[in-house]
Amino acid sequence: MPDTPAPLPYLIIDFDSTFTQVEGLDELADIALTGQPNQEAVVAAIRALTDRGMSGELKFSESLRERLALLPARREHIALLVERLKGKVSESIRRNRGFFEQFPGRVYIVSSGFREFIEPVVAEFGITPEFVLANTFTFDAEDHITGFDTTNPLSQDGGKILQLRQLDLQGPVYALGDGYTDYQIREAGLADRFYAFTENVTRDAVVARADEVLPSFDEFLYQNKLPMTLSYPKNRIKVLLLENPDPRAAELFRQEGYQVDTVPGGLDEDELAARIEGVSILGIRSKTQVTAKVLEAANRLMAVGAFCIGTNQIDLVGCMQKGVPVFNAPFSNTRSVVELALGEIIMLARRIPEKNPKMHRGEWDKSANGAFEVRGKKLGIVGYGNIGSQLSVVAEAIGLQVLYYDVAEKLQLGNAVKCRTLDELLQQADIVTLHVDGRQENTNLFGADEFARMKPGALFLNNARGHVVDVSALAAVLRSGHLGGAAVDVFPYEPKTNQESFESELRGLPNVLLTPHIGGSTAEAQRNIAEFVPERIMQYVNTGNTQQSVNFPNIQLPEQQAHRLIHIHHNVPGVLASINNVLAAHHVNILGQYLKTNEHIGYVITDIDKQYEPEVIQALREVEHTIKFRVLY
Ligand SMILES: NC(=O)C1=CN([C@@H]2O[C@H](COP(=O)(O)OP(=O)(O)OC[C@H]3O[C@@H](n4cnc5c(N)ncnc54)[C@H](O)[C@@H]3O)[C@@H](O)[C@H]2O)C=CC1
Ligand SMILES: O=C(O)CCC(=O)C(=O)O
Repeated sequence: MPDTPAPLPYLIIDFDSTFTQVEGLDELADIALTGQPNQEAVVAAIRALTDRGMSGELKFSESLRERLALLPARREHIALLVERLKGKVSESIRRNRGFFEQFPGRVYIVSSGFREFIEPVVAEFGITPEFVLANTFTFDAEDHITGFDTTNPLSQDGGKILQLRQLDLQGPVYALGDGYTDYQIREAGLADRFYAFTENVTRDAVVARADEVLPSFDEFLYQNKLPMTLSYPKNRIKVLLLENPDPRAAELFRQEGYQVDTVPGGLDEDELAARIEGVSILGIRSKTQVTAKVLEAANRLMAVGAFCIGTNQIDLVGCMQKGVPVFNAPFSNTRSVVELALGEIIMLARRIPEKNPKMHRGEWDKSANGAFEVRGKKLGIVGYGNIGSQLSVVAEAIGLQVLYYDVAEKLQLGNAVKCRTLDELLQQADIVTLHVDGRQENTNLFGADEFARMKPGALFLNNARGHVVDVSALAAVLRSGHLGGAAVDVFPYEPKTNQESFESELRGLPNVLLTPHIGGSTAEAQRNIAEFVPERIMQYVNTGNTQQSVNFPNIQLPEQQAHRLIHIHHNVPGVLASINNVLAAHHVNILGQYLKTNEHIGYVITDIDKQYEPEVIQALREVEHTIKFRVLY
């Protein structure tokens, strides 16, 4: 835990849009006008006045007077407002409730809003009425709100300045808020620093004048070495997304409070090495190579997300040795690839790749030459994993007889027949489709020999990885007429962006369907991937859970108890004992401990009591063979 500076400066915190996510008066109008036809229009008018007042465009006193003139509220509406506001406390304030409780008497809520609704909301954070400085409503005999107490300094222009002068605080004062009136406290010399709070709203005029911009209250606590709920402010976590994953991914990361940068298309090794400094989370698809050189430049990398199935483009061992787990989306686009393969099989069997361009050129070529039904034909699936086995089921439904070959033992689905060798499959199949993974040993798995062993006139599909097939050998058997056609979605070299042209020997060959690596490019798959991968990564960041990481020992953790220590180390004997020796020497009580190792690394999670001396953290960082260490509070 960071050391607390003594004494803690006085904190002057604004209420509307800072302590809470919303403006109290806007919400009060919304409540008071529920069910009225003019609700939307009046609330919008009040909001506009609030905004003009907050950005300094309109005199504050005018903005307040005009808003109250529009407000048709009564005393009973205030109780409803309080309940609503309790549910709208800013996320980072809510999560750091413990901080407010720990420092009674140092935090003032100074607001141009109204005491009647502020007091009960901040009371839940241990802030008592004498530390709330705000306006007060006036009411008529029927409890209608009629206006505000005009003798209150906060109802006047420069009200916060007047109020701070009256307070006459001795010692450093920091002001936090989203509005111009908060900045004015600093301008008048009544605060030593002004922090523009942008978690809920960003006003350029206010940000421009701030000493610091705070995307969250965590950032304030972190900068000032004050006790906080998180070990690290989320707004400091930088995400770099390449190759256009669905925008939902960026949205989820932003919702979590991370900073997100996107680069359309891919980056080559040098470009990525130059961009990766300071990046905590890297998101890529199939093209970007995460190499040793890239990892060397990655000084803050916490996790890599492959927004796809294949992870052959990533140096998985290199990541592991750097303490970086990699997460992919192992089944989010499976069905999309299966549907594409099935469509391609039928298109090739009917020689559509030749007929379609002819029609576009005005040529009517009605003939049955070389066209056949797929019913009863033998489909040979090479690689019977998630995609291969799903294709097996769907293909049988349209009458194909399935043969498969896999290097691993696999559950045989439906009536599929297992082949003991690749040769056995090649000799029988009318259609051969590749669904192996992209491991290096699969480079040129299909070359001249394998094609020669296929039946004359057979069809060939590669939706797996480009380097798995010798493209020149494929082009030769298509030109010679030995194969009846091919569909290819993946290539040894693929253009980096849609602006780069596609070069291949396969271009222009008869009955060849070429697609630009779109096997998984459907709305459904991309949306699923864009949710699946960020969820895994955020779970890892927040809890240490490595479930479904492709390179890390998988640990699914129970709910965190008190503090959680996350320790990644080289897998050599004695590290766990060293960790526990440090804990024992500092009399730290262990509530739970979980360890998993693989041949390279060990991953230990230790939940400990809330009470511990800060030196224990440094001592754990210094344990020999540590790769990475972090604490979750
Ligand atoms: N075109 C596209 O857009 C897409 C392509 N893919 C590619 O498809 C591949 C397969 O995906 P999944 O089925 O989800 O993976 P998976 O890991 O479930 O299945 C791969 C299977 O291939 C087997 N295999 C590996 N090498 C082999 C070999 N030499 N001979 C026979 N079997 C072998 C494995 O034992 C495993 O059963 C991915 O790794 C990826 O490269 C995946 C999604 C989209
Ligand atoms: O859509 C992509 O970028 C890659 C799809 C793919 O090849 C995969 O999921 O492995």
